Amino acid sequence: MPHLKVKPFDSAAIEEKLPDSSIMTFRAKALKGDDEIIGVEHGGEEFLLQIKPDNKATLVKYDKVTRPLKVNLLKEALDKVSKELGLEILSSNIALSNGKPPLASEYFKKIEDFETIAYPKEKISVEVGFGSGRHLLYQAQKNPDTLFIGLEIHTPSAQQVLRQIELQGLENIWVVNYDARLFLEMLPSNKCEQIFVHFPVPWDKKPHRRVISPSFLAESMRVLRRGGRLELRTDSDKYFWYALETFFAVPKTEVEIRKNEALEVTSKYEARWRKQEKDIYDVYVKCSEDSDERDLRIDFNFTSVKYTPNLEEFLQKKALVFDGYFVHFERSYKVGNNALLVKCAFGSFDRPEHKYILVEENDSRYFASQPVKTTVNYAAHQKIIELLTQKENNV
Ligand SMILES: C[S@@+](CC[C@H](N)C(=O)[O-])C[C@H]1O[C@@H](n2cnc3c(N)ncnc32)[C@H](O)[C@@H]1O
Repeated sequence: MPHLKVKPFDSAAIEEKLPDSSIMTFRAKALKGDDEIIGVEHGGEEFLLQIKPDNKATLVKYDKVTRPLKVNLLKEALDKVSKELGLEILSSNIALSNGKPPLASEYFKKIEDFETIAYPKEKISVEVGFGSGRHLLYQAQKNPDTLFIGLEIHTPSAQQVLRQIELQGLENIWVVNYDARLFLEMLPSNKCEQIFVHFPVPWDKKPHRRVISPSFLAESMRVLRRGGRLELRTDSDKYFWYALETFFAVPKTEVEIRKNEALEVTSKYEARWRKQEKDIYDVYVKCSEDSDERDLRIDFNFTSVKYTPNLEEFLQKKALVFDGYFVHFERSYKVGNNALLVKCAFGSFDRPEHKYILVEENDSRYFASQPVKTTVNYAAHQKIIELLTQKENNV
């Protein structure tokens, strides 16, 4: 990832250059330690650059949390900042490339896109953990009237399937590189035909990481239309029994079970288990009721949060765990005399959100973009407001 190694320099120069800079918007100094952050605005995007001083060389690099998708924007920003500050470069990897960013495709969707997305088809189906994508691609070819949303946390698999979508000229697949357990919440109610969960990782030793859970089942039933199905296919008898127990714990669930049923397409994993003559189980859960629309009144503003000096001490505490979520103010930076930039992790234990919060005297906001609109993030956001305002008021 883009970075520069430069000769150690006096960072007071950043403050001096700020008023005339074409790119730098603020300087933030760590409350503890000697690292700093530069706020930049470039190519229509706001993001941060980090400065890590050392005796021999100072590292100027991108910031993971605010990194824009286009790597070239980062490289240009590093180049401009180094020129404006007159930095002496010792080594660099910011030569501009012409290549496409790895996930750039009209069929790649970010989770936040789903806050306002328009669905191009009436029918939608979802596949969780598509892996090599054989089943997803097959289904999309066979059902051109249905939009298939493929969820996969493994980025190389997502990239590989995006390439296949283009090679095969398919127009009815969206790929989302995100945890399925949190993603379903972004979908409207009563919309999906099928949710495929084929050969999920069994996580025998860490069952809390399994895709199937009571909350996943509840969300699946909300997003499925009446008559739609959640379809689990697994080679693990432990997972099969665990899933059955989860499904039967809910009254009125309609469950159908099959053993060693041949599907029209065999995935890479399935082929391996078949060779080993393992049993393969299908469990279908049918949605038999309409669900209410989800509540979209999620607002991530910070109107009551304002900078006060006693916040500085409070923010250096450890992670705080609450019922179903956590809040951790990881690192804080002073911006001028009366503002703070706070790096914060919060939300779900499985897929935490990482954001900066810019706390100013008259205004506070997430920098540079808001969290994803999930209920767990919203619960954590409300707790963050409570914590920050308590400290302002010196409670
Ligand atoms: C055992 S592989 C099965 C792949 C494919 N379904 C098949 O049958 O060949 C499980 C896949 O699920 C993905 N995965 C695991 N947990 C996930 C989650 N919470 N959300 C989305 N994908 C997940 C993994 O990255 C992996 O590619």
